[in-house]
Amino acid sequence: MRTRPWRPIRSRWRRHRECERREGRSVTVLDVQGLTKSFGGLKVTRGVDLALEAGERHLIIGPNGAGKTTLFNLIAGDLSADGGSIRLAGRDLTRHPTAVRARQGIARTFQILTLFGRDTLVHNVMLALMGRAPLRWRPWGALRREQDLRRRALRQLEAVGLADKADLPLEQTSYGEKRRLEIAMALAQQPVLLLLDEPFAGLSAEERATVHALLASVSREITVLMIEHDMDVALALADRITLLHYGEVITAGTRSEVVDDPRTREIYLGH
Ligand SMILES: Nc1ncnc2c1ncn2[C@@H]1O[C@H](COP(=O)(O)OP(=O)(O)OP(=O)(O)O)[C@@H](O)[C@H]1O
Repeated sequence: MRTRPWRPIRSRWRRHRECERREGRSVTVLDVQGLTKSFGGLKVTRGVDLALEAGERHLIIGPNGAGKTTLFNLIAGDLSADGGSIRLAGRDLTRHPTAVRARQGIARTFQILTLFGRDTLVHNVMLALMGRAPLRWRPWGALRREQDLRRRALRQLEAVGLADKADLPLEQTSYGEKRRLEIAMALAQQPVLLLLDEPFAGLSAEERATVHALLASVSREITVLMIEHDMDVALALADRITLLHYGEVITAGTRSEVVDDPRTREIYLGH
């Protein structure tokens, strides 16, 4: 397996997408086909197909244990698939590790917060930026490079309404602020595809509204795949929805197609 494949997708991808758009064609960003995964004898992902078009907001729903997080782990590369394929902007990433997929444009936030508690907000974002373009030891350029990183990190914090807290240690911020920071860190990587795992979990009504506004403002340059149980907030963001149950896609389509499907009511909405 090649561990350092190709140049990142982003620039080539953006040019290609512009071309297709001009010609009125839709462009598939994420193309998952026949994906399978088992843990021992338990089949958790059973031949999942999923296609996301450029700029789409796609919501994954399903009861507990349906295989939603496993599907995210397979797409991000935290788990390797037993079968099937995962293509990002036409490029096959199925057998590549997480770091390569991240370089190619897949960013994710986690259900459990994954930040550095003693560090400041701005440093956390700088680390995310460095993950994209590691700092090399060049004494003459290091300071300028650090200042540039800080400037870019501050811009990200401003975009999520946290600029005034930039130099506070993370442990002095609220849960909702940490969630916004996590989103800022994922956005700092300028992803092609952003995976959001339950971005509203554990938030108060007020924090939910803030995160909702933030996600609604994410550029359509970025395609978003989201797992969320809170249907009130998630439905307002989603263009299309996929319902998973026991690792299988039960139905997929536009918001109304899936919500009105009797199987969704029976399996998920419970009425
Ligand atoms: N590493 C693992 N080893 C064994 N079984 C696992 C592993 N990860 C997940 N599972 C099992 O796979 C099934 C699907 O889990 P998954 O977390 O993907 O579901 P989910 O739809 O995200 O659920 P929830 O909504 O509760 O987060 C569950 O039965 C879970 O116990």
